[in-house]
Amino acid sequence: MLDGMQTSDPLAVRVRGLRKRYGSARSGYKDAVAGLDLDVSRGEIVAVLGPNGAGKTTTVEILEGFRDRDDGEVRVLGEDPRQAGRAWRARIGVVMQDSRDMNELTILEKVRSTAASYPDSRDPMEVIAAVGLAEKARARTRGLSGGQRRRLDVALGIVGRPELLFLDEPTTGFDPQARRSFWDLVTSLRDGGTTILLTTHYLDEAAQLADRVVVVRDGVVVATGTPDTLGGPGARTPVVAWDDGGVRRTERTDLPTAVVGRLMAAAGPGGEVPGLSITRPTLEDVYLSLIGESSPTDGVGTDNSSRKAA
Ligand SMILES: Nc1ncnc2c1ncn2[C@@H]1O[C@H](COP(=O)(O)OP(=O)(O)OP(=O)(O)O)[C@@H](O)[C@H]1O
Repeated sequence: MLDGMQTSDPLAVRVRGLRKRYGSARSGYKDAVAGLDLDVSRGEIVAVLGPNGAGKTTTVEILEGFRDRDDGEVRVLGEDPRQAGRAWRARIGVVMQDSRDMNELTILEKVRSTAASYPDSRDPMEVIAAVGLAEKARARTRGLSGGQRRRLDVALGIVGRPELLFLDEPTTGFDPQARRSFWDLVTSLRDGGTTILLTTHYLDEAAQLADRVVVVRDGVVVATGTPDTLGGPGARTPVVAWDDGGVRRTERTDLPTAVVGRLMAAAGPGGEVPGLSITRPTLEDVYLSLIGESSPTDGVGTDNSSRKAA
């Protein structure tokens, strides 16, 4: 476990009514963030989900102090990032979407030089091993693959032993094995007391890692909950589906066995119910319905309804 620091303030991030507008009178305005509220408790992993352009990166960059805001209240580790100084910056870790410059330095040199700028940094070799780059520690950063650069970004983000870690789409370009070990690393950081705010487009990543999921659309939060409760009590109601003379029928029900029993009775002794399936909507299905996209198991009420077979 990689240990972090703890203080008594229960909220690591508090955002109220955040607004950010891009553009000009001549080119037109775009409300990238349009009145967003967000709380992140200490020791929590929160995943921010949302379609491209929803305002996730803009929000995260405001929280990191890299972007100014037009309106709203923001507290990150008790301070307003707009005014916070170097001591505050040393308490946060940042892994941005774009890799930092890669050059003639080796991984070890780069992680060591970053570590040197923090008052209580982690051991560089320990961090390099934790992101799975131990064998590459003496390789030049210039020659790294996309996934290896991303791992190095993560190493640079955590070497300062941050209390709060921002991860903006951290596993883009990772192979499946690297993603699994990254998830273990993030969980171990959280277990050591680090608070983590992560943006991702991978729903399995959010389901695996997040204590809480926040869905952003058009610059506002449209839903929040644990990965299992997002969307409210009815969102995970099972769906029974079957074929009925070339038409796909579906029924959303808390009593799927009863529906199947009815279908079996209608099919008669030994009869098959064509194309029978029972599915429980996944986090991805719930997410897609929250952002207004169709999902494989949505669009059905408690009564029978039909749609064409896919
Ligand atoms: N520097 C900028 N100047 C003008 N418009 C911008 C700028 N940065 C972002 N935008 C616009 O603001 C909106 C929100 O962008 P943002 O990058 O915050 O979204 P996102 O949710 O992070 O998207 P993605 O999932 O694609 O990373 C988009 O419409 C984007 O085009």
